[in-house]
Amino acid sequence: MSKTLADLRRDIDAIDDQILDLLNRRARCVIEVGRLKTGEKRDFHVPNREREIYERLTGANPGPFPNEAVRSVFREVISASLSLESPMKVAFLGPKATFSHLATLQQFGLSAELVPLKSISAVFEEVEKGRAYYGVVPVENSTEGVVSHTLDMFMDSELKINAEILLEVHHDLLSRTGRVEDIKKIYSHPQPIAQCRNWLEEHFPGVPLVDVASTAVAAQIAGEDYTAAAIASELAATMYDLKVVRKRIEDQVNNFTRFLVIGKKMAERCGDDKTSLMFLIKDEPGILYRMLEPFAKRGVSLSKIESRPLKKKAWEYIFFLDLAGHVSEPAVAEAVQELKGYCQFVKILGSYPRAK
Ligand SMILES: O=C(O)C(=O)C[C@]1(C(=O)O)C=C[C@@H](O)C=C1
Repeated sequence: MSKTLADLRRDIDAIDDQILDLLNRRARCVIEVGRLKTGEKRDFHVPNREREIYERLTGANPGPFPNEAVRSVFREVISASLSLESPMKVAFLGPKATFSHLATLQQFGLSAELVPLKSISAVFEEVEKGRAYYGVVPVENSTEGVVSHTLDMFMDSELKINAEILLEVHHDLLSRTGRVEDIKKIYSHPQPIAQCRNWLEEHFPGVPLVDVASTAVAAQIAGEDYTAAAIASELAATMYDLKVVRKRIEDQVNNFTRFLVIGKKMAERCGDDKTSLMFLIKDEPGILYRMLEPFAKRGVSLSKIESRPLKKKAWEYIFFLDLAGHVSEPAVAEAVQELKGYCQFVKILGSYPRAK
């Protein structure tokens, strides 16, 4: 005889009791881990360990519980665990409901105390002064390029990169009524407007597009005026009580923004790491060519190279380099050592697990 609804609910209650019991057993282990780490002065947030947990569980999951849900559930389990080890304050480039907020939630979950700040330099300062444990700042977008202000901040800061976050960016059109015919103006930050231009021309020809400071400001305006629509994130719809007129209106699929988690220490090696460094080369002929040699001859692959003007001296440039590997690996350490011979200075910004 098949089970009744009441039978099934009794089964679910019994399973939930077991899950709760297991969560508390896990939490007691985590509190012990926190004590060990405090004694050994180790970092509480260990991105490579978190990645290992997600990969192990999603790789072994027989279903039908979907892998994406496994990730979300464990995101919150680990977030709560981290807060049990130490109250976790994380500063990010605000305001709330922007993509930096989404990226911070993706990395730290709902149990961390998230603090929106007005500028990238304010996020650096909050972490430097110890008022926040970590900070989250954007560093590049796959269609718009590098966030130069973030790179510039590393010139005078001793903070290290502890992790990177890759966020797939989707833009939604939001308004109070959710009705296309009410929309007389569309607000957003210039970047999302640029990224949705073709869609807007096709669906809202002639409707004025208004630049504002952030997608959150746009959402706030749309919340106050039913004839205004905002291009913003799904999170903004929830936070500003807006309806989704149309989801995912971006012209370009595969639009990612990369964020950095900054803190006082870099991450331990996980075997699939990246290292970011900055350097100032000596003014000699052929130096640009030679500075890449230490990496090429040891088979260390470079994923990015950027140059920024050195503000203190005209026509001198600082280089930012991302490479595959952890600075504790001999090939990387030797290449960096050799690079120092061609440079006025070299600074390791951090080694951290490569985001997937
Ligand atoms: O393994 C650790 O180092 C922990 O602190 C435990 C734990 C977890 O909940 O599993 C919590 C936070 C870390 O970022 C990684 C993992």
